[in-house]
Amino acid sequence: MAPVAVFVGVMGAGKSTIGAAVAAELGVAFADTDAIIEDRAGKPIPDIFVEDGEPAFRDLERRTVAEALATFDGVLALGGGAILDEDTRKLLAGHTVVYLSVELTDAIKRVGLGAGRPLLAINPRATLRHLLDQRRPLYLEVATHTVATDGRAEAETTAEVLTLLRR
Ligand SMILES: Nc1ncnc2c1ncn2[C@@H]1O[C@H](COP(=O)(O)OP(=O)(O)O)[C@@H](O)[C@H]1O
Ligand SMILES: O=C(O)C1=C[C@@H](OP(=O)(O)O)[C@@H](O)[C@H](O)C1
Ligand SMILES: [Mg+2]
Repeated sequence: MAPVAVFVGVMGAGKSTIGAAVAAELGVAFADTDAIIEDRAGKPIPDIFVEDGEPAFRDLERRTVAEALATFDGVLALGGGAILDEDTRKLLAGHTVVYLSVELTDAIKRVGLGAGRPLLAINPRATLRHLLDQRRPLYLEVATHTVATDGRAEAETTAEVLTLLRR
């Protein structure tokens, strides 16, 4: 069993939104590893970061992603930092992985003040710029498809992903 597609990309790329829209269009289930992690931890992601620390979150994330890749057959959205883990990147090999790319200007517009995203609590613009530079090569490494989302409406991005997946 394998997901129909796995969405990766930085915060604000649209993984959760576009992933759910693509799943609805395909008539398959949608799952977001961040939501699974929150369910399991019994608290929102910012609370996990503050109370347990980022390493505890990354550990939960690594295990949650590995389990979903092995057991889930719908559309799966990962959190933006999931690909930092080398084991996770290896596990993604062989899967259909859609990298939703976004540059700083649009990403900032979409995440606003970073509410709900603990890594953006301080200086969201500078942090996001750094994360984009650090992670872009990793997203490209795991991607089988890349879709640029800058300046595009959700419906356009969704349609392009569907075209790629149906090819
Ligand atoms: N072309 C687009 N593609 C993806 N998201 C878009 C687009 N245009 C606007 N958005 C908005 O950007 C936000 C992306 O947030 P989200 O899906 O949570 O991203 P992620 O899960 O990648 O952090 C949503 O509010 C969505 O409505
Ligand atoms: O980029 C990251 O390290 C993170 C991205 C978030 O998910 P989204 O990319 O869906 O916002 C969430 O997993 C957590 O706040 C950490
Ligand atoms: Mg998300």
